Amino acid sequence: MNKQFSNLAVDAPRSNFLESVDRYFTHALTFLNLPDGLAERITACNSTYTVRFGVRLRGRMYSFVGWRSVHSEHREPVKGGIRFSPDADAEEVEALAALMTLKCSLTDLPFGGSKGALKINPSDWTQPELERITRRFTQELAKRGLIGPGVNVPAPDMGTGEREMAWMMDEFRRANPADAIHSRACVTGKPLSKGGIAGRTEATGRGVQYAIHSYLQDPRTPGVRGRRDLGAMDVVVQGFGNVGYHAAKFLSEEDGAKIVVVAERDGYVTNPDGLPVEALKQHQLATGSILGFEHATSFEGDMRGIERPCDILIPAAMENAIHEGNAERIEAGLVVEAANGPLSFEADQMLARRGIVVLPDLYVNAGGVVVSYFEWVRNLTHIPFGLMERRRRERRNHTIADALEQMTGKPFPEDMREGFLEGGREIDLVRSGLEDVMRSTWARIGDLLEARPELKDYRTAAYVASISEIAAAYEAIGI
Ligand SMILES: NC(=O)c1ccc[n+]([C@@H]2O[C@H](COP(=O)([O-])OP(=O)(O)OC[C@H]3O[C@@H](n4cnc5c(N)ncnc54)[C@H](O)[C@@H]3O)[C@@H](O)[C@H]2O)c1
Repeated sequence: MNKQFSNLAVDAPRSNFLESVDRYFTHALTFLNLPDGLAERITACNSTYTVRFGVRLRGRMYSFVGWRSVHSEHREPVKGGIRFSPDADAEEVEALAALMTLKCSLTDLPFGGSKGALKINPSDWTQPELERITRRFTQELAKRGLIGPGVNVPAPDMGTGEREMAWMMDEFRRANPADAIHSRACVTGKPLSKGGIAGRTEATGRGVQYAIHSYLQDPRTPGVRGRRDLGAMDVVVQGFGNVGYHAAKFLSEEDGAKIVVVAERDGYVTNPDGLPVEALKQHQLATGSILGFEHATSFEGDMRGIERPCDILIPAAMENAIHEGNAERIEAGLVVEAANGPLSFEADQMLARRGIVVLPDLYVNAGGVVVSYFEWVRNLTHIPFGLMERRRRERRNHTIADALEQMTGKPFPEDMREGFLEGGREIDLVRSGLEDVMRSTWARIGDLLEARPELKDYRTAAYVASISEIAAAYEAIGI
């Protein structure tokens, strides 16, 4: 059995994550003039289910506990990831579900918010064992109507990925043979061969990159200590899993940013000239840790990697990474919340007092749910996204080829015409769709802050924009 690791930073107080989200909510509500009772209706979590089940493994019965919380059903289905973590609890799941409601509303996706967790350390179990546990968990969720294409649609989160989503989808399908045509839409983040969509795995990291681009390219923002050239910036990343790895990869390989520190739960690695991100990932996959990487200095057991001076700090691991105990020691110009809830309410205020700009989680990490939405739509419509775009490009490119023929008076070579027709692949559409949502959502936050400077920061502006939409939806249906 593998060594047991907790997700919590060593010196972090035990999560006051739900309290922080409540306080952000309450703060934002002071800028909104909502009718009596509506604010409480929006803030409160609608329901949280605890599921307990046993699975016979290794010759004995093991008991597991998990949660699925539904924060708001003002739009259905509700949507949100499922995490596998030894530190999970009901409060954490409720806070994450509330953030999902806000995130979907902010990005104008037709979903309410939900979230789930199973209290488990995945590395304690073999793959076949994990599969049995995940399938049993899915049965428990299905029995209570907590999974289904039109009611509640999970996705990957910390400790889960496309493998777990494939198991969940398969289990749901078996239980619902009469609705097999729609059942692939019961979860998103599936492998491509099981109805997944190209670009979902890296979507959240890609969204983090687009969020940073949107911020730096907006002349209304202060940039990072007045600078806007990502190619000249030092970046520190905490958490080298799905989100942290992809964000680091795109920022370094495509934008030329230097990833100077990567921090993990067993310590951190640093290289002032920039870490080769892909090589570091291969090292982590091969050895189970980022430590000991040959192109870096390793600091084993040291959780202060995020305190190293940098231009941009990207916490991409877990909630409460920056708290009252370490906020004064953060030396970044911009903090980009790739994880959910990485700053406690107090830490957020402490950074604001020191002039450190924060891009909030409900905007920064929305890329995952945006691309999940594309996947869900495609599973329900059964139309491959590339198809129509390919037809459009074919028509356009035939027209260009015909025009060239006319201009030159020579036939356009058939093999070149074929090459010309390549493209329109799903990944291009997913990426441009995601970029469009991230940019338009940024414009929405920036416009609101410009119109209402009393909101002061991007988080409050994002909360106010989001809550206004939810309030309008509740008022339309009557609470
Ligand atoms: N996966 C998604 O699509 C998605 C979407 C939106 C938000 N998020 C959020 O992003 C965060 C990371 O999710 P993920 O999917 O990348 O998870 P993951 O499990 O793939 O990676 C998390 C990484 O963080 C590391 N970690 C855990 N505790 C740590 C600690 N105390 N210090 C440093 N590193 C630590 C883990 O070892 C792991 O490598 C979570 O807050 C999650 O809710 C994920």
